[in-house]
Amino acid sequence: MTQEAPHPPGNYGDHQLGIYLNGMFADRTPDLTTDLAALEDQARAALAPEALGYVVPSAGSGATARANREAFDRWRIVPRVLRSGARRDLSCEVLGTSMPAPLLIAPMGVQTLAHPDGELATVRAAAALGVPYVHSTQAAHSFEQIAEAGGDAPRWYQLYWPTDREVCLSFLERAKATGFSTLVLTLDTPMLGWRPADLNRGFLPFLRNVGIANYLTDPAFLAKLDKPVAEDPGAAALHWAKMFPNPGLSWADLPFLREHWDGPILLKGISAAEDARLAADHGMDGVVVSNHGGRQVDGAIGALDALPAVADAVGDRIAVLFDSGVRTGADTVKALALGARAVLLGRPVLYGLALAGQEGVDHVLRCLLAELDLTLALSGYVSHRGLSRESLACAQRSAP
Ligand SMILES: Cc1cc2nc3c(=O)[nH]c(=O)nc-3n(C[C@H](O)[C@H](O)[C@H](O)COP(=O)(O)O)c2cc1C
Ligand SMILES: O=C(O)C(=O)c1ccccc1
Repeated sequence: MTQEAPHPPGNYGDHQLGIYLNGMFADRTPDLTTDLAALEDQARAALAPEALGYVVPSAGSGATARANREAFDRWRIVPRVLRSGARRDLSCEVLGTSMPAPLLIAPMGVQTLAHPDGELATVRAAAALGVPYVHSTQAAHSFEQIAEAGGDAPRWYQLYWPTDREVCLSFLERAKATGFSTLVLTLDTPMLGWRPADLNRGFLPFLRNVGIANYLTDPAFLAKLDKPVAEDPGAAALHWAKMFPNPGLSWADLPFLREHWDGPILLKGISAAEDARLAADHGMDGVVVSNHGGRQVDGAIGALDALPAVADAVGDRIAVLFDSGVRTGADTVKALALGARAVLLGRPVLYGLALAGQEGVDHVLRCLLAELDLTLALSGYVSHRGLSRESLACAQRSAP
């Protein structure tokens, strides 16, 4: 996408004054908390038990999700002063996509679990701000529906590579035809991690035909079914269950993607510097350092702990993006300072969605952009481009 990213006339941080003025002159306070780290608590009450179990928890004992947060807590920002920061510019371009700030919406499937409008609400909120939306293969809405709702705004496509190559090719063709510019191949989920909250309920939305909209609208997928979906929905879901797990994928498969995708390709779910090097050696355009928000390997390295080594290994060759545990503007600053070109926002988007649909996602994005802008300004930066490891210090451990 080449369109200019929308940018406010002032700074994103001006949202803060708007909230105070609303409180003063209109006696209005925000419906949702502005403390994005606390949004999860508010959202818990809005989510049905099965949806809550799917969205909020992580794999196994939850150790990886905890490690994600602990990694952020080990870094502190070192603010600078007197550096003329009246006007900030957060805009940037990542692999040819212009964005108002180094922020994208992480690919997340089955968003109708959070709100009946699902991905349509998310993509509309993202499009209004120009924040790129990444469409999951496991979405509850199809490529075509997302394209219609998202209009000209930037959008990327996240591929779960099905074992059926015809379906894979058809997904790539449809994504191209509907204006998705960039491909994100997720590699940390060739099959589902061990997720006790879902297992205890015996709940997997896809087996109930929720979150397989891309498949159920796909000619190559439908051609493999013996009966129309309406006649035998269970068979369609089981057919999905057969082609989704793909643990046989290897580096040798990547040329196939290059052959069938014209735009940039990123590999998502990278934790090891050596895998990032292999990605660059295999001609990939970028990696997303991520552990899927702790939803896959229990006991994995915190994503932010993995970031510096990946940035050192390939940061000058390919784009390094980051997600897993980002909740606040300060988190974003830390990830950017440690070498990420941009961050992807995960669960907080779904919490906003659950609480207030499109408006809730808009709230989350505006708050994050404002907090990012203010954190940068208060730390002495007019742009995230000025950040480096020098911007941070390791937190001192308190004496035992
Ligand atoms: C409910 C849910 C569904 C997700 N679905 C996908 C998906 O379909 N594809 C994908 O690559 N990542 C998926 N993810 C992972 C996110 O892209 C991202 O890596 C993760 O949410 C980041 O962690 P955080 O939510 O703790 O910030 C999903 C995450 C959640 C919470
Ligand atoms: O829930 C997820 O994190 C996810 O990405 C996924 C995708 C397909 C099947 C199961 C889980």
